[in-house]
Amino acid sequence: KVSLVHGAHRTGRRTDAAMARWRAYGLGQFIHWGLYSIPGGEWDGKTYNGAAEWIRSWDGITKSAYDSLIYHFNPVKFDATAWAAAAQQMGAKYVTITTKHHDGFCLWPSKYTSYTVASSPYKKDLIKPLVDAYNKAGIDVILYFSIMDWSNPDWRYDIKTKDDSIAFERFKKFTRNQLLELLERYPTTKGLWFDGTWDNAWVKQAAFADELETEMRKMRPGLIIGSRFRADENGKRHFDTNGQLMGDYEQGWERKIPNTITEVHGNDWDCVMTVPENQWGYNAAWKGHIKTTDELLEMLAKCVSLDGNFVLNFGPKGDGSIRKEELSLAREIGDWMAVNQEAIYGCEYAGLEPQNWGYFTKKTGTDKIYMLVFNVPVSGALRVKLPVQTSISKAYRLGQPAQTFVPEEIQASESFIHLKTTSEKHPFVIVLETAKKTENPKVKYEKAK
Ligand SMILES: COc1ccc([C@@H]2N[C@@H](C)[C@@H](O)[C@H]2O)cc1
Repeated sequence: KVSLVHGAHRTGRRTDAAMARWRAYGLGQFIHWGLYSIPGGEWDGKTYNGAAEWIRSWDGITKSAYDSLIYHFNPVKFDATAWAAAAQQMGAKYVTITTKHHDGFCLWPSKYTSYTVASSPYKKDLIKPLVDAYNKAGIDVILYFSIMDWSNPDWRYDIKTKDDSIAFERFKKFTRNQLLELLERYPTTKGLWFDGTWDNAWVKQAAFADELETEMRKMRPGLIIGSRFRADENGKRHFDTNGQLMGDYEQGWERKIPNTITEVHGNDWDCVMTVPENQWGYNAAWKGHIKTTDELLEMLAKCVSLDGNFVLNFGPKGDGSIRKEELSLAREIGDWMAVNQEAIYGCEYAGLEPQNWGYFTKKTGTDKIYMLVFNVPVSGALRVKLPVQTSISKAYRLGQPAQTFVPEEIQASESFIHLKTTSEKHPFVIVLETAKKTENPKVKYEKAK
């Protein structure tokens, strides 16, 4: 262990109520929306292959042409209530919304730059109606904020000269001002999801970022900040020089999911996932592998089974409407959650040996185990290995309690659940009520003598 001033300030998980609420979410929605949503990955009739929200950085597009998109941003179809209703039906317990992506366009009328919705034909704040509508639908809001800001002339990728450091000092003040402004304007928001923090100039700001994080936490007790915000004084990101997690949860699982519990090191974490292979902002082409509802449900189940939250991304169009493919995915996920949400919300890693048929989750604070079945074996026999001295007192299909199962014990703490049919078309859940085997009463009586 080396002594660090700006490393992790807490080891192990947060134990407060605000973090327990975050830990219980299970399913979240990500929204990437901004000027990049207008071109949707196309420019002058050409389709580009990169992620649509990065179009400003691609060759063949002049920066000034992109920046002029601000004069065309007028999302007349934007309906915060409808967005929140779709998220609520899907079963999302929180939403992470882009307040400012790398291009620097602010969806709120920031006082610290003119590159905001206030300078667009739309004029009005977009974040407040979203926060209000989602909160009204019982959904918490986390604000996505990109430190990297291509619109700000003081932004630097690295600090090489005196001029660089003078400019970057201005940039740091600007960044702090915007973050405090967001916390002041949207007091019900639960956290900040930082991005654009990998370049050297920011990585060198360990002391500044550490102080800013402390200041924001003081301003908003319970505030949740992930591991991507700041580096330690040795430039170490996500995990400090001593291997301790920075921030409150690991933010590294972007478009990927851990395979084993050891990979999560006992930390909280979220996985943020795109529906296409790699498109966050609206992408008109919608090409390549588009994940199906069952694939997305399996990702959700896998994340929760390994102590994480699954955050599915939506990319609304420049006009404020949500594309029909995303709405139908949300609807189908919601239909599944309506029956099976008990196996997702407030659930955690069950501590059982993984099996090929799917994933175990456990209701936090109980001995209730859920079997989320995605891969029905041709045998129809689902193997379950419980901790020693644990037995299954009841087994039934979630949503159909009359459909019970009598486990076949094949050896101590190992059973088969025999499915009645192997022709299920969609994922389903079996609930296992388990109990610790009490000692044999005879033995107890003898002891009493
Ligand atoms: C250098 O590679 C990337 C990849 C994705 C990102 C951004 N993070 C995601 C959450 C999206 O916002 C994507 O634009 C940034 C840099």
